[in-house]
Amino acid sequence: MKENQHIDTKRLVLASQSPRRKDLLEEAGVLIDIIPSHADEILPEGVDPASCAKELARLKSRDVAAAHPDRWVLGADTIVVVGEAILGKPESGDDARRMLGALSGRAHQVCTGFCLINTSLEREICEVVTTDVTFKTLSPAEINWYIETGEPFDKAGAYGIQGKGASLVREINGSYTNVVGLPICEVVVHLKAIDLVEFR
Ligand SMILES: Cc1cn([C@H]2C[C@H](O)[C@@H](COP(=O)(O)OP(=O)(O)OP(=O)(O)O)O2)c(=O)[nH]c1=O
Repeated sequence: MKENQHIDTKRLVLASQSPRRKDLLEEAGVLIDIIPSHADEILPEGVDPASCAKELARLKSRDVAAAHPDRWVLGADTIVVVGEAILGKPESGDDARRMLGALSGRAHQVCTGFCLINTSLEREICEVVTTDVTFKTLSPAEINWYIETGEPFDKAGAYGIQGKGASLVREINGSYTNVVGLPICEVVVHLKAIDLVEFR
């Protein structure tokens, strides 16, 4: 039992159902156990978009950390910000059409908040990273084609830069993995400091 506990402390709990976050962490050599959060993702009021992403990440991480006080838990949240609007995941095809229309031919920001929590150690490390992305101008036919691929539906802003959505993106400035859902460079700096990355 003691031996298992030792192994557990070397494994990160990922409080996320996102396959992208899992892949990014595993490729970086992080051992993970996946325990998705069921916290309600309600945007906090009166705070800027970047802080929203950080607070939602904190909410997800705390939700799972409460049940696993002896483990390091990582939660994350990605939002797309265009003008004054914050875009989460589309609820329908029409919602995806509205979001892609708003992004067409414009620059926007992708903010990913992440939060590492260890309840027993009373430690909480939360950050947010922002990436600038510019879309080409999309025709109605292109928007329809992209919605029909099904790709928009589990992604903030209704697109995935790592998939067919790559052809919609004209320019990116900042962390690519941040757009995909987790700024792996920044996260690994912290994971290394708490001894949760192998071979480094
Ligand atoms: C902009 C963009 C977002 N996304 C994804 C990353 C996130 O998984 C998702 C935003 O939703 P999130 O609420 O951040 O995450 P999630 O619901 O997928 O998972 P969980 O809450 O369990 O952690 O959008 C891409 O995969 N590619 C992109 O280019």
